[in-house]
Amino acid sequence: MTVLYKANMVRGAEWARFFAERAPDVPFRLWPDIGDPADIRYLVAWVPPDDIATTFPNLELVFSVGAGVDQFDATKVPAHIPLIRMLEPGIAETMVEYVTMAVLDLHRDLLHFINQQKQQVWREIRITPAKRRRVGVMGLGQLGQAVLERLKAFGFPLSGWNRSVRKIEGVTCYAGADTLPDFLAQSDILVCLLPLTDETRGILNADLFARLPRGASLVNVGRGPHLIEADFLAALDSGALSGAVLDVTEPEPLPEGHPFWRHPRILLTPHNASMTTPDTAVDFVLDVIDRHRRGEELPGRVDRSRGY
Ligand SMILES: NC(=O)C1=CN([C@@H]2O[C@H](COP(=O)(O)OP(=O)(O)OC[C@H]3O[C@@H](n4cnc5c(N)ncnc54)[C@H](OP(=O)(O)O)[C@@H]3O)[C@@H](O)[C@H]2O)C=CC1
Ligand SMILES: O=C(O)C(=O)CO
Repeated sequence: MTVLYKANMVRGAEWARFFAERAPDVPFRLWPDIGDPADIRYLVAWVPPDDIATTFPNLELVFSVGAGVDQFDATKVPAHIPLIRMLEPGIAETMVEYVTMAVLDLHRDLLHFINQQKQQVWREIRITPAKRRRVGVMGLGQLGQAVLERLKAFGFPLSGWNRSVRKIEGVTCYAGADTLPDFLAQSDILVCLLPLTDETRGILNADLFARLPRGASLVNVGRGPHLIEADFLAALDSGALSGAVLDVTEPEPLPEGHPFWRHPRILLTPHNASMTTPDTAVDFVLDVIDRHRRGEELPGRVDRSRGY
């Protein structure tokens, strides 16, 4: 019942330490030292090795080391092996910090002040009260809900848009594609926390930007391919969008000279909004392994037909 870890190696050493402390009976191996592949029952990976089905004949569970699973080629994971995404509090907490920072930056015109500072301009801007800045979150899963919960403290009118119906106290919830225009029409700051699927690829496009209030702003912490780059740059140029905070791009990293690097109305971070925390992730993985052994439902199990 050996666990194999194949992701960031610095954090891998921490995973190994927490496994040794909390489950000394569970052998833990760090890629590429896999030992006998027949021992491997559980694989924890960001991108798994290509030929897992043949290499690991006794594999029982595959974990994504992150919350997203679009980096996995699910066709390479045999259908009988559950694919589990990371549901652990560290990812949510770091995402909450990042989105709060991004929303407050956009709300308080930080990009504008950064540009003024570069030009040594000292000019105030009228402050908009939070109660008049409407924040809309796309995707009301693990992360979208955690973010909304924290944003309540600032007094922004909050709304959320999701595939299935959700009820969240203090948040106006919209469900389904038909409600997207109404949701967008009242989102002054739009946060994308959707998974990347066939349905959501390219969702941040010209039609969507045109439905936002003029001068709205965007936080994309979902995935780079959610955004149609040419539509986005055109929306910034026309004033349909006033600014954006982007943590994810396509490709990653961005090539030298890409227009996002120096755009005065884009704040860019290197896919660093949130990070799996080894301490709490190890507890999650051990809990799922226990449940699997007991034949129980598995939290975080990916529905392969939906793609997340
Ligand atoms: N930038 C970063 O550092 C990070 C980015 N991420 C990104 O955040 C994403 C979300 O993570 P997490 O909250 O854990 O995921 P969850 O699966 O918990 O939540 C996803 C939510 O999106 C909704 N959704 C899915 N498809 C659609 C659709 N077509 N229309 C409307 N709503 C839809 C789901 O609806 P339903 O309730 O009906 O299933 C669900 O509520 C990840 O997939 C990843 O891409 C994650 C971690 C870090
Ligand atoms: O957890 C995820 O899906 C991530 O994107 C981590 O950066």
